[in-house]
Amino acid sequence: MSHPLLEVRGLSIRFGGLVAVAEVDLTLNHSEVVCIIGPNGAGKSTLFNLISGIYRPTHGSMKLEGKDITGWPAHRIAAAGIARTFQSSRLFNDLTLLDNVLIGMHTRTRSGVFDALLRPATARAELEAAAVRAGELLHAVSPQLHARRHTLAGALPQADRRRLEIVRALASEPRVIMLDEPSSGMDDRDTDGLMADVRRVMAERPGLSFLIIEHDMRLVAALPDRVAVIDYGRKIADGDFSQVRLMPRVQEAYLGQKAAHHA
Ligand SMILES: Nc1ncnc2c1ncn2[C@@H]1O[C@H](COP(=O)(O)OP(=O)(O)OP(=O)(O)O)[C@@H](O)[C@H]1O
Repeated sequence: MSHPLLEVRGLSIRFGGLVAVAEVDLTLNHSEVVCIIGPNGAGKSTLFNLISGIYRPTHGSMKLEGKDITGWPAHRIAAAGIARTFQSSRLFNDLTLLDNVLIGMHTRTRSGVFDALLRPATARAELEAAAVRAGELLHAVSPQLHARRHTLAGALPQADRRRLEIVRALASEPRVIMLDEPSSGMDDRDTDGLMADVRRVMAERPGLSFLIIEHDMRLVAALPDRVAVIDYGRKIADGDFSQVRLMPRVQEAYLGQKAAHHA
């Protein structure tokens, strides 16, 4: 029997008296895009931090293709095939685009510091091969980014920074990519470009799946196969967006947020 790509069961974390994520079940299948939506402070980023191993769950389990990864540290979860981006950019501004992608490959390159000292020729050959792969990856996602591969990441506009972060996540050859609000700060044109990038990347990599936290309902309506709604740490709905958006609980969660904003 084949396992789902990612299977989260009863995932919970408590910070003192606050249960930030409460008994969340979530399944991500192969070649699937799932959006996580919910009001501000609902627990979406905390759920990402749990899945990527930044936080250790108080309860619950996580499986990647049937293998139990509960409680694994972040570096081991990344090496197992779960890559992510953050709400705020984590690019190295003083490095070139190509070097930023190369850094994303570190979980897949074998040479370490000792190889560089003891077997410099082997380490150099591996680095050169990785640089070629990084260039190819940049080109595959965006010929425009590839044309600028030797410029510093700090010079990129916001939309290109987000694209570069996706390329960097891809460099680790992941099975799951988690994007935390990838369209934030983008206009409609850039968001359309982002959706096209995700679709293209998925078409080129059978089996790869995306888990995306989003607030832009235009993207949420158009891109994912499924939408999971989080409110007060709990999952209150999971399914097709056209159905989920009509559910009274979901509407109440968003209306509650609007009321709070207008208070
Ligand atoms: N390390 C922490 N210690 C204590 N409380 C935390 C911690 N991280 C998150 N929280 C709390 O957990 C709750 C969920 O926060 P989280 O950032 O996950 O929400 P979110 O759904 O991602 O919100 P947004 O859409 O605004 O980014 C909030 O009440 C937040 O203050």
